Amino acid sequence: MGSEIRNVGIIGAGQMGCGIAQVAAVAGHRVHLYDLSAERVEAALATVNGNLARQVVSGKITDDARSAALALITGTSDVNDLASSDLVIEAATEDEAVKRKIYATVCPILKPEAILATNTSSLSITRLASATDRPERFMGIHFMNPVPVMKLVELVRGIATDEPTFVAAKQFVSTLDKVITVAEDFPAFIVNRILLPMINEAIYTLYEGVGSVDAIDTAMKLGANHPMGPLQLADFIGLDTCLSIMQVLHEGLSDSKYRPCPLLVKYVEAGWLGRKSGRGFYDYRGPTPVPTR
Ligand SMILES: CC(=O)CC(=O)SCCNC(=O)CCNC(=O)[C@H](O)C(C)(C)COP(=O)(O)OP(=O)(O)OC[C@H]1O[C@@H](n2cnc3c(N)ncnc32)[C@H](O)[C@@H]1OP(=O)(O)O
Ligand SMILES: NC(=O)C1=CN([C@@H]2O[C@H](COP(=O)(O)OP(=O)(O)OC[C@H]3O[C@@H](n4cnc5c(N)ncnc54)[C@H](OP(=O)(O)O)[C@@H]3O)[C@@H](O)[C@H]2O)C=CC1
Repeated sequence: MGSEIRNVGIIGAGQMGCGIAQVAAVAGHRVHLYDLSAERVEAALATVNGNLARQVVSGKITDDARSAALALITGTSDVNDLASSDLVIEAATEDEAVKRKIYATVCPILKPEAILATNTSSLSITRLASATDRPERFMGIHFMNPVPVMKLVELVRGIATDEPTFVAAKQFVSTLDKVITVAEDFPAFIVNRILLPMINEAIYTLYEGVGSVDAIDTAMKLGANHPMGPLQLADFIGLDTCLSIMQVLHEGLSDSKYRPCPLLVKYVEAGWLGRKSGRGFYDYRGPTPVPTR
């Protein structure tokens, strides 16, 4: 069944949607990348183009492979263009209401046999599946950011996911040169169950004045060999996404140790969402990022 996945639809042309489109096209899949606004779609295609061009410069792919991949990606703001998809991966904002609304719109358009997957970082696959017309052909395919670089993909079955769907997802991911881990359907799965409390703790460390942004990130980069400091990583993921994941952990596991740091809440309320909005724990509007605390 996995070999039947040729046409891939992607919903949400943000940082994850772009990355998934890129790796799927490089692997030879036909991709439709959908978002609500034509401007967002255009910006996404420019991002993919830029990333592929960098990979040519660093010798990871040839220029012919870059052109071939680009030719396989069609950007669209018309959801009906997803009708030919064998697999649709929803990578829209980490908000259950948004995702439910998307499924209500997209399910009637899809082929009955099409698989619908979500790239959610934290939400219950079983609950999201119940908002679709195909819980047995619904599951989590969770890529890591940046998608073209990170090797891991977490696969998560909901209670209703059937075996052919799981096998097809595994085969699809294996075409992308990624490594799979399987996680059970618990809040935030494996990576974010471990990573996000660490990031949240770094924000508490800042909130309580234990260290500055620079001190905390330097400490974890040089003291624990992390490739990015936790506050830099929070900005990279997106502070709205980080907050949403902590809320899912807090509510889903009913344990106060997952309480989102009030400073994280404040940043999100201010619209300081990290790199994607130009400001978070760092200000990205100048030539180099400047700590905001
Ligand atoms: C929230 C969730 O649900 C789950 C998650 O994803 S959690 C987040 C998981 N991700 C991480 O933890 C990332 C941690 N950071 C890192 O691993 C590294 O800092 C990094 C790979 C992002 C960058 O590495 P670096 O060595 O500092 O930078 P750099 O040398 O510029 O980049 C290395 C490669 O990554 C590529 N890259 C960097 N950022 C990129 C991006 N945003 N998109 C695409 N490619 C990117 C670069 O082009 C470069 O590729 P080439 O070798 O082909 O030139
Ligand atoms: N950031 C990360 O590190 C990771 C994120 N994820 C998950 O991937 C998903 C996307 O995250 P990310 O790419 O970072 O988020 P972004 O904010 O970068 O992108 C989300 C995109 O979805 C669009 N969108 C919102 N509503 C709709 C809709 N109804 N129909 C179509 N598109 C819509 C947004 O448009 P607009 O901006 O106009 O609202 C935006 O373009 C989330 O579920 C997140 O948890 C998974 C792994 C890592």
